[in-house]
Amino acid sequence: MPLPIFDPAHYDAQLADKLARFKADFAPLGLPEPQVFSSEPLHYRMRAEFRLWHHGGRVDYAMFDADNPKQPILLDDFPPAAAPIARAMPRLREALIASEELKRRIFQVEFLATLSGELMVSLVYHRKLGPEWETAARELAAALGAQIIGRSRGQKIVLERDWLLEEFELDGRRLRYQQIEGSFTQPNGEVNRKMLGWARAQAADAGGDLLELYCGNGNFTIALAPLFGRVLATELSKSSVRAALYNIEANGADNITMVRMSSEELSDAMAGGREYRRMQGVDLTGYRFSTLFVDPPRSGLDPATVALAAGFEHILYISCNPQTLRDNAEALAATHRIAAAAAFDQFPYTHHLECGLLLVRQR
Ligand SMILES: C[S@@+](CC[C@H](N)C(=O)[O-])C[C@H]1O[C@@H](n2cnc3c(N)ncnc32)[C@H](O)[C@@H]1O
Repeated sequence: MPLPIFDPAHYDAQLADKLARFKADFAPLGLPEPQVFSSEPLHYRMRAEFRLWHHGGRVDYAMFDADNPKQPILLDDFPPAAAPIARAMPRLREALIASEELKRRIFQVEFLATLSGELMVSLVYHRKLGPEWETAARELAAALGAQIIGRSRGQKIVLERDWLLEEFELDGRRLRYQQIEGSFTQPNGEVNRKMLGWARAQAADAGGDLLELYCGNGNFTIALAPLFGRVLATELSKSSVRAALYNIEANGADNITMVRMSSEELSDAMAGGREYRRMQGVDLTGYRFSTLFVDPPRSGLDPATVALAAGFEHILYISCNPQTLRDNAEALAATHRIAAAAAFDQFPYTHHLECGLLLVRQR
């Protein structure tokens, strides 16, 4: 697939096309008119990853077109990058060119930024990193005002911390989120806030308790928790669970129980399957679940999780893949109707669209 062209002049038309496709694909399922949440046309991406291309004594940021994978496309800048990344990119390139220690055998850089203005830069090498690298990296960290991580095979050097603190306002609350290097975080910060706001609006009158699968670092969990009596949140990745526990504490959320479990295991436990040691102390029968919240990977929900979902009054489903969302909504059509829909443009200038559905059990 060729690299996208980031031209704000085409933004509205491209979003309209994606929306038309979404509506057409879901029309047979009785899709209500979706609420549409657009992105900033530039500087919307909180994560960016580039190869570094060495030539003639300098290094440049490079991307590759899958149709011509041997030919690097050198980048002066990257218009989608969030402001902290966009500001750091030219300064990092100059610092790499000026320092043999930082430049030698580096092949990749990964940026992570927050709406709160923090920045993390992971430098990835084809060589072992020693104390000289660390000294040079400390100077770089001070110059960029960033957290710097050095990586090579079997090695990870963290100068200060390997996480950022995201902070923003949502519906009158100030929310705080630890985001750990290498763990999942939503790529488009402002659109993520809009997703959280939409999810809260859909859940406002649900009452009862919430079961959440695929909760990541607690992005939705923390935002939704005050609307429910109790919340049981589950996630597979160890580092995301660590961040979620931090975030529960940092936000003073006292009604959330967090368990590291795959959706398949949780569905099995809920269906009365085998006993899980990680569920010790969690009395599943004590919950009064009104709502299931899911935000799965692109593959969507597995059959056991679809079967679990069918027993819920409300299913709030955020998806980065309309195809698997459609398959899952179709599988639930016998028990649930689509009561509300939303389109979130997390990925401008690509054909990808993030979608939200509220499914409500048919009477
Ligand atoms: C699209 S992300 C959403 C994370 C979170 N809701 C957020 O907004 O940041 C999907 C999450 O599902 C987790 N995951 C992937 N496969 C899983 C599985 N089989 N069971 C449970 N969690 C899984 C990933 O680690 C990731 O955190």
